[in-house]
Amino acid sequence: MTRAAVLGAGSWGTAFAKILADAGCDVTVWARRPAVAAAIREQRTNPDYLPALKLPPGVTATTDARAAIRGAELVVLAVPSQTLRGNLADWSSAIGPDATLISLMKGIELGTTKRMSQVIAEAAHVPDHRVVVVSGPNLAAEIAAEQPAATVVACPDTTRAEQVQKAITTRYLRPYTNDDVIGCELGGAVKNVIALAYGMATALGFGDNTRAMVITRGLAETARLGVALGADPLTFAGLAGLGDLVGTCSSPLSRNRTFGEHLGRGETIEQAQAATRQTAEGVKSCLAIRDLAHRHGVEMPITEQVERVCHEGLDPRIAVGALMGRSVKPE
Ligand SMILES: NC(=O)C1=CN([C@@H]2O[C@H](COP(=O)(O)OP(=O)(O)OC[C@H]3O[C@@H](n4cnc5c(N)ncnc54)[C@H](O)[C@@H]3O)[C@@H](O)[C@H]2O)C=CC1
Ligand SMILES: O=C(CO)COP(=O)(O)O
Repeated sequence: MTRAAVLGAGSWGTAFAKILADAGCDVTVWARRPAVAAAIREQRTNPDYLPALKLPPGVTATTDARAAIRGAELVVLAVPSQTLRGNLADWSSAIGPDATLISLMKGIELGTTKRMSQVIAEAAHVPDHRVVVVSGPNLAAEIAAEQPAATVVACPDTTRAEQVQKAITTRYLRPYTNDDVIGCELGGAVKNVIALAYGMATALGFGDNTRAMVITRGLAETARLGVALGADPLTFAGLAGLGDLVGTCSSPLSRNRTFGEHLGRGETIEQAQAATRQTAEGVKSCLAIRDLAHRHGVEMPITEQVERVCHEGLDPRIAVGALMGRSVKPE
């Protein structure tokens, strides 16, 4: 039986532990808080994040990350993007020499502007081909309820991607492999920023024309950046691109969209943070994505305005004016 460690007991880490166990793995979840580890172990629930989920018997939990990692063939990383490097500094020496590291995170690191698989390879001292990215339209609560979904398993090493694909195939999750790691990771990180814009547009009372514009032009700027970084443009038409963007923007379950709605109602970033609490990756990653775009000479007007609303206190209505007032151009 494959042994897996899931590091992070938030929404996605917990739902992913269920997937792995349902697919036949023996899973240990690392939770920061003893109460969460105890609830998973003793009641098979994680009441703070997914109260309706009853975890299968193949899942246990601990607060000792290194004990969870030791002997695991699959090491799944499900912590906030901006804490990942620090977490790996504590954990990496416990990772086995041939373990596969799986990234669930959808963010870009502040300061370095690195993708999560790059941070993992660096901080855990492993080659790129041992890092597998899982990304797609995968709202944790829907997966936990076993609603049919699909995802992408991306890795430069096809054999390793296929191993992970097999380890997470269940009757409710259909994973596809892909070797375009850059495209899959950018699709996941940038859609969070576009979902913030979508949430703002929704709260400002705009209808479906506006929202379709945000999704479509959001995808255009995601693909522009992706291609500049070496991604395959077709990836952005797939599950990790358009799929995740549409899924996240359309869903009231999305933390990024919800965060954007708070900002669109005129709340400050602190008020929005206090109201939402869980990780809305786009709020921090928009800074790194904007920096990446500047460095590569790529125009990302929606990202630019989201960054100004989140970090410079710009009124979202002024941001709309700035976007609509840009010079006209060919599609
Ligand atoms: N929730 C979802 O539906 C999905 C989330 N993701 C991505 O998965 C990643 C994790 O997100 P969620 O599980 O949803 O977040 P979450 O907010 O539900 O949970 C985050 C977890 O990280 C822990 N944490 C917070 N600060 C930490 C630190 N300094 N060190 C270590 N652990 C810390 C929290 O205790 C919590 O267990 C994000 O990058 C997100 O974009 C991807 C697909 C679906
Ligand atoms: O990535 C997700 C779904 O694929 C979850 O989106 P949020 O982080 O906005 O909730």
